[in-house]
Amino acid sequence: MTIQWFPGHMAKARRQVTEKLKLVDIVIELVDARIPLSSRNPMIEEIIGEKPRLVLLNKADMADPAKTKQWIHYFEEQGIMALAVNAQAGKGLQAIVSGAKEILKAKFDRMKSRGMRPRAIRAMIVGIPNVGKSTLINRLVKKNIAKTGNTPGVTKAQQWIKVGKELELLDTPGILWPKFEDQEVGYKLALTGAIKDTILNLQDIAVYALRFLEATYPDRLESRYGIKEIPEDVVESFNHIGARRGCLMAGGEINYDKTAEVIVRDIRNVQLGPITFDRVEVKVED
Ligand SMILES: Nc1nc2c(ncn2[C@@H]2O[C@H](COP(=O)(O)OP(=O)(O)OP(=O)(O)O)[C@@H](O)[C@H]2O)c(=O)[nH]1
Repeated sequence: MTIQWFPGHMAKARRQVTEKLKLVDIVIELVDARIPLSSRNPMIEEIIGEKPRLVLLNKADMADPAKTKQWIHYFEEQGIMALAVNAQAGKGLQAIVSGAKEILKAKFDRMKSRGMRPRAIRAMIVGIPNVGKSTLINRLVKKNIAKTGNTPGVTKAQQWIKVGKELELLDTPGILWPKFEDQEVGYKLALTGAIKDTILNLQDIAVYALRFLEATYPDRLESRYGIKEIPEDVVESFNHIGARRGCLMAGGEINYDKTAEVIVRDIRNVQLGPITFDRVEVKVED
């Protein structure tokens, strides 16, 4: 489901996350491994403040593995632990608990030294729509668990999900809005299914995709569509791909909307292989 974000929505989402933040030790921030920056909420730091955070690069199966490694490194350089996961297949989930424990070690050691009874780590999942929050929660439930119940003394209404003995999750994730601050981010969000096609022009999304592929994965462009380059006049590429894929109108001319749809669908269905759209910002040493 795609949410149309209005200022009122954003304020409400923010309020809800801020409220729940008080109940947890750590925030598990889900981002899309294909667009680790474009799928982040622009105000995440401001919203969660000093609360410890674990970043999960989800849908790692759809992202370029070499780029995922670089992205993990990118977060690490900022002092943020990041892990690659595939919530759908249940891959990489064990590391979530051990990662959270590592991040919170000092806090829990302190609690212990003050004689407090050991307890499970309390966490909440946040992320933009469609990033895989529900899938992850369901997976964690199936994999490890136990039961859903109230944790007394925290808040009665709040449902907690136990993940083994060491982790408890709030059952409803925090939904945050994506960045969407420029057109390129919009195209990336559309190509990864985070926003509806109808928000942007489908042909524009397809043109962006073709130019991106030409610059980044030219070999895949060739093996899927039989073209190496996207000429200045992109209509030529549409004619070629449209003809090849049978996107024709009744009169036999190329149907450009259909062609655009085929390209976008191919990318979303990983027909061109795993792709990472966000470029890792490499630090330049001076
Ligand atoms: N390939 C792949 N697909 C995934 C993965 N995780 C989730 N998905 C798919 O992504 C889509 C969205 O997942 P959800 O769990 O509904 O995402 P959400 O963040 O809860 O979405 P909202 O309810 O809109 O906020 C579903 O079709 C999932 O099957 C993953 O790791 N790999």
